[in-house]
Amino acid sequence: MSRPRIDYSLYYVTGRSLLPPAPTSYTGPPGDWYLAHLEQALAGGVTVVQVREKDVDGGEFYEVARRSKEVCDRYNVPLFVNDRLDIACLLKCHLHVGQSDLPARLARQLLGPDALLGVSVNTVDEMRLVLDEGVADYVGIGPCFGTQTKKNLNPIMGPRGVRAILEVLGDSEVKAVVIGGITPSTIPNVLAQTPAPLASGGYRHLDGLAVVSSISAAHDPFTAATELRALFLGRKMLPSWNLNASTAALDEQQLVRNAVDMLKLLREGAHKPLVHHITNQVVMNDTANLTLAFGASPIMSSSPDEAPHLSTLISCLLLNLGTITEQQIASQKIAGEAANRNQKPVVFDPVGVGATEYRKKSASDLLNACHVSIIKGNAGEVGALAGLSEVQARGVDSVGAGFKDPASVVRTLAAREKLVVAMSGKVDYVSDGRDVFAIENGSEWQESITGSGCMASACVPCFPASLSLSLCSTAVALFAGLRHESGSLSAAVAGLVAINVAAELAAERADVQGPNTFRAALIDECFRITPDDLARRAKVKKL
Ligand SMILES: Cc1ncc(COP(=O)(O)OP(=O)(O)O)c(N)n1
Ligand SMILES: Cc1ncsc1CCOP(=O)(O)O
Repeated sequence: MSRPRIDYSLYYVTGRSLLPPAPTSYTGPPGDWYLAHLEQALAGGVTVVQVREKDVDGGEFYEVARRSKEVCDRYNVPLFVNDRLDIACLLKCHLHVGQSDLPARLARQLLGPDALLGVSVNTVDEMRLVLDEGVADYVGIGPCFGTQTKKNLNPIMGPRGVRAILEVLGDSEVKAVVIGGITPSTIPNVLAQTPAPLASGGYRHLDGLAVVSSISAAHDPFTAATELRALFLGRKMLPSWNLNASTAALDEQQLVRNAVDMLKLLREGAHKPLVHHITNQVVMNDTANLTLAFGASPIMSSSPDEAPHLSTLISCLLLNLGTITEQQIASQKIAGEAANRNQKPVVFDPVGVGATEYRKKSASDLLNACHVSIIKGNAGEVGALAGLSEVQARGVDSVGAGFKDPASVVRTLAAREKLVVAMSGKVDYVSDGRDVFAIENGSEWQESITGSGCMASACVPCFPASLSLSLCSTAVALFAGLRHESGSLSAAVAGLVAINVAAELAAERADVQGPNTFRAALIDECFRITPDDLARRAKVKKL
């Protein structure tokens, strides 16, 4: 194959209709403003250009592509044309085709040996077909998000849909760019969520970002291109998961020490970390009290209007699907996006996610809208998110004996989602995608009250919340050098150990006569539990 190897990192698909008016400083012919704008984008760092003209006839398309190629040639940047094989052949440039255009295998027959061919894909089946045919050099995967730029848009895939396609692509030579709604504010989420785990180890990443409006509608295309490319090259992901950094593995003693030290910080009470709960009506009062009992401070708000402001104030966001409504999921998405923007950890409890299609879709929409740091669920919920049917759910409860190999379930889901998974049950399992820890604390009484899983989830953000104290307290030493997901792992283990040890202490009390007295005693014990109690009783094992 004599085709060139090109840099796909910033792939600009032109959109002449979106151009802003030429500034007064532009003195060239009005018809050439598009070319001047393109040139600035190239100078800013665009690495590939595709001329996409939807409403013009062949003559005009040819002329725009010809003149665009002259500009691209000056920057040594390859030019593709969209759809039009004839124009690609005439100009000796490259071609991009969609699923409803001339089939790629036919286009390949007429394109010369030096021309690159790109194909759009929206589903894993389309991706498989592209691989089987073996004629494409890259795929344009999208639409990732909603966009005003394209009519007849295929279903929106979200970063997780893009990841499913990258999983099929695996370590093939075919390159991949993502398209649809790619902007500086969506890029961190895309980069955090799309890498797909490979069977051979490691991850399959995107090779580039494809944009239309982020450059074509920009008044300053130079700066727009510079920023987009820097975001991609810097692989500036959300802090909760940086695949390229290496963390020293934490052992169980260290995790218990972290839990003890975090509880000390909460007990010192110099700060009351603020946790924003968007949660269900059944447990709201209990989880607010429990947060207070640990020394953190809850704010219970489902308002989409205050979520962005709240995200600047909080230490952590807790999202719970328990009594989800359309309005609440919209608030959760807004709050999650804002938390990501402000680099605040998000803990997600996908209550009853396996119960209905509606909950499944809500969870998937939410996970596409924001990157969460920790998912905490029961076996039924974790199984539903992992796409497994081994453990069934009845409503919000998990039924049956649990997974045969719970450790590999949580490890695989954590590695795929690139976050920490905490699965509660008689034994709790927590994984960061590499290591798995079992927590063998707890009391049977926990099963007798409603919302005990939600209460466990509410403990977790009390502990990452204490991470935000690190700049002004003894936690500096504790957390210096720890990456965020080590923080998430520590926090998930600490939160679950704390609630389970508090449950053991409550169960031992003589005044506990039944579920209701247990519930009250549990909140009391969350208030009374000491770092020493944790240190003495914690049963954490690395598997
Ligand atoms: C890089 C890249 N990816 C996807 C597309 C979409 O192509 P298509 O599905 O053919 O839709 P139209 O662009 O023709 O509307 C693309 N153009 N570029
Ligand atoms: C051409 C195309 N194909 C899928 S989405 C899309 C448009 C992307 O435009 P924008 O970058 O403005 O969202």
